[in-house]
Amino acid sequence: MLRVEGLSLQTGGHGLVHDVSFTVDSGERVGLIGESGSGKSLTASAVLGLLPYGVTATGTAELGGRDLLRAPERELAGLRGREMAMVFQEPMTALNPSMRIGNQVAEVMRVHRTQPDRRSAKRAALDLLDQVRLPDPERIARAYPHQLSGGQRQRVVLAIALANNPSLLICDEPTTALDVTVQAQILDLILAGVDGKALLFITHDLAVVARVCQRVLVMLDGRIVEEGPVREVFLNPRHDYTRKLLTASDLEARR
Ligand SMILES: Nc1ncnc2c1ncn2[C@@H]1O[C@H](COP(=O)(O)OP(=O)(O)OP(=O)(O)O)[C@@H](O)[C@H]1O
Repeated sequence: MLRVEGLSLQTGGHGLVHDVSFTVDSGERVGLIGESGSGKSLTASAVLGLLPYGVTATGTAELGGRDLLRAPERELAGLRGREMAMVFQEPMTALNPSMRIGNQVAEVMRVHRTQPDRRSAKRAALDLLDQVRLPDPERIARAYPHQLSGGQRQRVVLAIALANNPSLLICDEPTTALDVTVQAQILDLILAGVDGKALLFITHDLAVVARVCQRVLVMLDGRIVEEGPVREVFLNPRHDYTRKLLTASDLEARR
């Protein structure tokens, strides 16, 4: 379980995120919404131990009881890719441009020693590429990232994220750069892949939250201003800002 309590982030005496608390249980899918600059990505970075230089954290962030804010980088690096994995908006930044896809998927299992040897890691990589519905996994495994479409690259990133069966998956706008039909396919794959794990899903798209998440957190100016079950919050928003977000989205029209 992910537990964040009283998390504040600051840079140069200036507060960016203020006293944020939430939990994501195993098997729970939680959305984090709010306008650009409200602190969503920084909150996720704090959890992953990937805060930008100069940004410091106070409070608590724990995964399965392990302290994520004070752990040494060596320990965090061991957790990232194994216990917690992430999918960001732009798959190209997550992939190594000069390494074949199959080797990249196999490497994440070899680094964390979740496969006994090179050959079984290679076989597991092909299975994963198949699981994220990439056609002809053997051909894809031999390809380099630039030889794939954006949607295919994001499938590869998802395969890498799921490779070590992490207990927490963090997605930050994972489908924003993709066209609508591909978006729907990737969301279905995330839903299938995250079964039983904790999911923190950052997006500005309320329709995506309605489709993917059970619970939603609404962030404004570095604070969580509203939270609850998606249906409750979307049908009966209590905070003005949530109401505004709902009016600005076309979700109303789809209800
Ligand atoms: N490296 C940094 N140094 C200083 N301030 C930063 C840094 N990164 C982000 N910020 C500031 O922190 C605030 C929150 O940024 P964050 O990226 O978390 O927003 P966000 O809600 O994820 O926005 P978006 O939806 O556009 O990704 C913003 O005001 C941003 O300018």
